[in-house]
Amino acid sequence: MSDVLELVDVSVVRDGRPLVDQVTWSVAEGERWIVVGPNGAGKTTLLQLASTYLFPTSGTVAVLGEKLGTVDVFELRPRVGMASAALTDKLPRRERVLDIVLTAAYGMTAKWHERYDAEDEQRARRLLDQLGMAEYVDRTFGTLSEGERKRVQIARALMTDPELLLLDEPAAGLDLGGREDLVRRLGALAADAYAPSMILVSHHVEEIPPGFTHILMIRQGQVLAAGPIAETLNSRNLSHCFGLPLIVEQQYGRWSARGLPMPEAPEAH
Ligand SMILES: Nc1ncnc2c1ncn2[C@@H]1O[C@H](COP(=O)(O)OP(=O)(O)OP(=O)(O)O)[C@@H](O)[C@H]1O
Repeated sequence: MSDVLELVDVSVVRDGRPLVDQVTWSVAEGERWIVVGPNGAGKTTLLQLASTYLFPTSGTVAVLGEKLGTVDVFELRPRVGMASAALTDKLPRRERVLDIVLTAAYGMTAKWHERYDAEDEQRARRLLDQLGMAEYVDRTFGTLSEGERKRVQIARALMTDPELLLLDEPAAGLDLGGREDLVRRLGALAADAYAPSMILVSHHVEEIPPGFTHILMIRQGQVLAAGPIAETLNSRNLSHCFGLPLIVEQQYGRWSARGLPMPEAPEAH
């Protein structure tokens, strides 16, 4: 299996401070990674490197076998799908849902626009259907709920048939039902052998979709642990990552974590 992402000794330094600190990390084709860590740990910075929108201060980053700095990123970018709150905010509220997804393809195939029109539309409709949004194709993006918008953005990210899919906190801001619905759909995507390699950033182990294979834990820009979820995600590592005692459990293919109860205060006499 070839690597879709390879970071070797990568640091990103701003104002003399490392946001990502000597990170070495490989994602092989077909793997589904979750990246967890507390606020400000450097998760989004890692995704920015993987999406070619950020270059490292030192070390090397190779995306889909191409080393950043030696390749035209505009050729590489359509091969990487990305969904994040920042990107969702940039999508026009008045645009039809179907067009929000379709326009992702036009960026790539504008030259063949007429020839691919019908095929593109079919693909956009199929992806929206896969994300449970078939009935919303004619709605305007601005009228959708937060959860519906996230699902449309994932369909849009898949439109270019990327080899690597990056999801930055896709469940943030969703209620319990919305989160569970999204986790189920991402689980179905993870199980699809034709789906791209994936990296999903989250703060919560509850958001790990079934079928995800690997986890990277990051704290203060440094990797604390990385590897297959079953071997790497445990109370010890997660407590270290978030800086407080946590108990991690797995049930029905899903993960959960909770803090240890506070020690009882001694009774007053
Ligand atoms: N351009 C910048 N200049 C200086 N500091 C930055 C810059 N961009 C990000 N940071 C800082 O880098 C650190 C890592 O940020 P990053 O967004 O990667 O963390 P994160 O793990 O995604 O956090 P969160 O979970 O809160 O989204 C943070 O402390 C942030 O304030």
